[in-house]
Amino acid sequence: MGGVGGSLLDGLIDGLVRRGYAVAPNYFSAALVRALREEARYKDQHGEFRLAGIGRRQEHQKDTRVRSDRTCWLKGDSLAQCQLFEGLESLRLAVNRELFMGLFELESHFSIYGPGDFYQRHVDAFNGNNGRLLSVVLYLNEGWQSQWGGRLRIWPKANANRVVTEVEPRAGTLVAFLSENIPHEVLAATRERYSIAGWFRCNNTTADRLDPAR
Ligand SMILES: O=C(O)CCC(=O)C(=O)O
Ligand SMILES: [Fe+2]
Repeated sequence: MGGVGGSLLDGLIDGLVRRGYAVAPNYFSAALVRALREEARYKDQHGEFRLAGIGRRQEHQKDTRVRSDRTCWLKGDSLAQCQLFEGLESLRLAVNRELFMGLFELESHFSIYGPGDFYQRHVDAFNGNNGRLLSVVLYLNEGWQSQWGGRLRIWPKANANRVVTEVEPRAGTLVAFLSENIPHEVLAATRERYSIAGWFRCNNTTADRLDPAR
């Protein structure tokens, strides 16, 4: 498994430093990814997924013109989730050490994009509105075929016109990028597309106010 200080983690950090984003195939083991996928499928079958929202709290709205996936928040209530969090904790510590980012806590959800679902070009945070500093996405799709689509498009900076990279949602691939700087888009697929999206946030807690994570 990656995220324990090996060369996969080094490569990821290097990409973040140089470009603000990084793509690491096979970052997590096939067994862990399979367990997470099974968990997502089970939760979906038991009605635990909801149509995704955009914005936070009062502004929270469901706008299927912007995104049409469904999501389920991770609560750390399985062995697989704990193993995932352990790997991501190593990433958090390394990013704080190498990039001085002050990543504090992680919020994350499973996403399922059904055939035809998409998420239009967006950034995950602007002007520190939600405290999100670093975004991570882990794909859970074994045997994914290019012709099924579902790629993640990445632009290098806010107003860029030209796409710099497209990532196929293959099982075990981890993508990380700076939440405020990197526009991205999820293209529609012809098959169900499973992933986990997570955000490391800064500490917005003050003495009399516990900042809610969502
Ligand atoms: O699933 C992906 O490839 C990215 C998802 C995303 O951009 C998000 O949930 O904010
Ligand atoms: Fe996003």
